[in-house]
Amino acid sequence: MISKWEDVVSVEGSHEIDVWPHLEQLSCDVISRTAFGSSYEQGRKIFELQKEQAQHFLEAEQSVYISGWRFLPTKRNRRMKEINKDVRSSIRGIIDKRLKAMEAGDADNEDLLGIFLGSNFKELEQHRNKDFGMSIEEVIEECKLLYFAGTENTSVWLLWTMILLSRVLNWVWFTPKKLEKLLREQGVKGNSYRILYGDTKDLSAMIKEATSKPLSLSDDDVAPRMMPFFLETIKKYGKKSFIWSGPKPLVLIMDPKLIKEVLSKNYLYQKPSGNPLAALLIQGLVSYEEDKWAKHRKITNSAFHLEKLKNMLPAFYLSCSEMISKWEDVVSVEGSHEIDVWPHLEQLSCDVISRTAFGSSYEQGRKIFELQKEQAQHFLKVVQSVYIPGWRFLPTKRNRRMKEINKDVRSSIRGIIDKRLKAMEVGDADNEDLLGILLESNFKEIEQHRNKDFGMSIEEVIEECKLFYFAGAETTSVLLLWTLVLLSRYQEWQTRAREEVLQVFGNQKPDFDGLNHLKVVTMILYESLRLYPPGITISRRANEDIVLGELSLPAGSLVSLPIILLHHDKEIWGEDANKFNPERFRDGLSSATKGQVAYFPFNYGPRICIGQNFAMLEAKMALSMILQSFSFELSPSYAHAPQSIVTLQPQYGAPLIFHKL
Ligand code: HEM
Repeated sequence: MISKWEDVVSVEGSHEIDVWPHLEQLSCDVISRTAFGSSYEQGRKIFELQKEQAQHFLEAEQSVYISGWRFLPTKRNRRMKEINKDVRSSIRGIIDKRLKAMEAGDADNEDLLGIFLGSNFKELEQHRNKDFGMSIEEVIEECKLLYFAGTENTSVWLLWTMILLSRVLNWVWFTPKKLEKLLREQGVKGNSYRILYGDTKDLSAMIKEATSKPLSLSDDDVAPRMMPFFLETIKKYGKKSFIWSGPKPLVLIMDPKLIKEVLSKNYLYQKPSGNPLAALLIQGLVSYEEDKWAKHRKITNSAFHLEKLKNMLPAFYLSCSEMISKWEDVVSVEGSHEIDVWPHLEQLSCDVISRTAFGSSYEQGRKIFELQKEQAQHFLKVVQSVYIPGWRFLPTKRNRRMKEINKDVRSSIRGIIDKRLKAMEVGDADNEDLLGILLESNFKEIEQHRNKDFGMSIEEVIEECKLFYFAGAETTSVLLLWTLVLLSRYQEWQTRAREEVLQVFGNQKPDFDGLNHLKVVTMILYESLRLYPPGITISRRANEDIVLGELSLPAGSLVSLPIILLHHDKEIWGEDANKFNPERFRDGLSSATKGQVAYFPFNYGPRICIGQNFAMLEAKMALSMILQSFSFELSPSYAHAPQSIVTLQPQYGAPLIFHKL
């Protein structure tokens, strides 16, 4: 077979071959040779006949079964019987020849038929009884079976093995090399491809090294700690570069114009498909594309309108009060006290989501959050290990726990929803929370179009509720965390912020209008999000062949928009890019960025964070209430060590010293 292939391939160095007939021929030849030794030419003919027989059989199977039909002298029935006769007589011919040769001691019995007959004779001899051996008829049937089971199965198996192998080879070698060539031809530079792992080993080693010790306290140049490999790549190859995320090149996009283009065309640049286990952690709006995304975005949008957020303010206030009163308890004893604010802020934003999402059921909501947090930890362990397709179906301890958590979270949310739906039916529901608004706006969509397809199923509502926890809790807690750390270091800004808060609210409860008019606090939050964006990067996958600036990329190409690198880029922000200077936002966002998409902590374009106003309002409320009650500074035990675990978290917590005002 291979010499035939060599003949055609060697002419031009490569050649297309439909391997299927060759593989069929190969396994037929192998069976003919190994079964019938020197009679293999005759064996081949048997194979041809058996193949035809299989086709007739298949056709007969596909038609309606009528009992007794096989006895009718139809064309097919006659041909099948004829083939059966021919095959049997051919095999019988081979066997007779072999038996004669055996009698004359002239047989080479190394083939299957010889071994078969030999062992049959032994059985008969040993038991001196014909019943212990096979009749010649039975030997013939076994030989027929060898063809049927041995040829077709082997060639199918070989074919799939070849297809699988070529897919694996394409995935780990040919496609990456093709893409590498394409990128280099367009002047995009990067390391040479290393099989399967690409740059991933270097990338994780560099992050490990960078996060092995804390930064100096005054260092806000955190990008080299978070994305050392990306920076190294840019240093080595310039901004027009790529890195290997395993066998896939990730093209860096650092030009604000191109970032704008990628983020504006959300049907063209979609989310890269990740580990399927991620679906246990997050689905909902953030993971959908195209029509499904548009439908969910429309329904969910209504829950985040400013006037709806206004109604959520009491929930924000209640959660902040609970946290602050705990702090007051410990601080008031001696007038000052060290508190690691990280767990408190995590609890705060979880409470806020529980209250605003589920209203009176917020205690139940809290339990959901605990489970979601555990789920996120399992998920992180999964993504840190090499991805093996199908692994998620194995009943490993972690897989079982992840499925169990998913079941528990879903059934808890379903319980809350069922209760709410019943209350809505009897007109007894307070629908000011996210769940209520979501359900109402869902019903409206369905009613308006008189079609269920325009709304969401209960399963989908459950996914959106799960997503609120994931997208809304940790992100807002890290925003507050880095803001408190920065204000501890930059006391003059803490004083300015407090002055503003006291001027607007005095010691009263912060209200909606007042929060929306806080200028210094907003500038501080923007600057904190610039230096410490909760999500450090966004990546997208081209849904079709694309032209992006000077680049032409095939469908499936990955682009990386490294938020944190753009937020610290001196070409955009000037020489003080790595310094905390909220003043740069004095005249608003577009003035600070000169209208460029170089600042996008909440993303940009149609898929901009749906909860950004929610998060900013919560952060302003919490910050105002903290500033009204305390002054704070870094504890001597504070170590400045941001690390990216989905969000930009403090590696060693954030112990601050609080003084009662
Ligand atoms: C400081 C706080 C927050 C930050 C920095 C933040 C950041 C982001 C970013 C960068 C994205 C885009 C992700 C991507 O497309 O790859 C996003 C999307 C999203 N965020 Fe936020 N987020 C925050 C708070 C919240 C809150 C409080 C909620 C809800 C309660 C929320 C809900 C969502 C949802 C549902 C999406 C998906 C939107 C879509 O795909 O259409 N986020 N967020």
